Amino acid sequence: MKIFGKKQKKQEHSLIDDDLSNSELLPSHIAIIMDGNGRWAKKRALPRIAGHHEGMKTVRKIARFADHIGIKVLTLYAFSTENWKRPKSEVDYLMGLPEKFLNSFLPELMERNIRVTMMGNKEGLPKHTQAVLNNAMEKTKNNTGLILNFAMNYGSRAEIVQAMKEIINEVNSGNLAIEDINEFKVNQYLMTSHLPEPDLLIRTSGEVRLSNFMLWQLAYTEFWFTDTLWPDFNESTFSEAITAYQNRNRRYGGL
Ligand SMILES: CCc1cc(N2CCCCCC2)n2ncc(-c3ccc(F)cc3)c2n1
Repeated sequence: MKIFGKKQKKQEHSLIDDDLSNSELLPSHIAIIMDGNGRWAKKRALPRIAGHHEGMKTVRKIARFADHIGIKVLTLYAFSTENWKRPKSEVDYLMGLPEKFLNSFLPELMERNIRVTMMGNKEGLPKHTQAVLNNAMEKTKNNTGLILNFAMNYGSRAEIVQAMKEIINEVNSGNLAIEDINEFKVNQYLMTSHLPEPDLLIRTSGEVRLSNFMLWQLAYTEFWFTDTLWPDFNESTFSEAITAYQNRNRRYGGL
């Protein structure tokens, strides 16, 4: 397993060659569009929900690894506003995954000082899903380690429209002057106001599109695409993406 850059724990020896280990930092914020779960199941003649369950195990694996190597924020696109169009049985299963994940993993998240946050329209989720999310976010809110940020019932265009409405209301109520509206001010009204912008976006399963994900926030982000299906994604694939990011940054450093 490759160990990265300057930020790995002191006791670990860097296993990557010198010109990388000294030159580029780890990406602070990595965002992942976790695609390919249905295809993974279909290849094995399993029901689609088997792919989602396996994908949840990959979330746990990658969260542990991201925590281990010192990533600051990991944003995971778990459910888009378009996903409501899927069969009810599949949506019902998906809405049960946060509980499955947190019931078994919340104690470890606490031990690892990991903070759980979410972005999206929480009110549109089933009450039982909201309850487990609220509990996990409350229990972990003072943790200062990795931020595990789940995008659920999230759509970027809806997020931007909502921000515009709130900014217009502030201007109309005299709390905000037009000349004070700039990119920094817009950031404050987005669901990611508590996060730095992503340094690296990963999308699995060979799809090469953004699917209405963080359209504003990804303006300066490095994109890395892989044919690997999300359930097959592992520490090695994750390391490959980070090394690709570090190589790009090295070249952009004007060498
Ligand atoms: C709400 C849909 C959904 C789908 C899903 N999949 C299915 C599709 C993508 C692949 C990963 C597995 N996961 N995996 C973890 C969560 C999760 C969400 C919030 C939280 F606080 C803890 C865990 C999750 N949520």
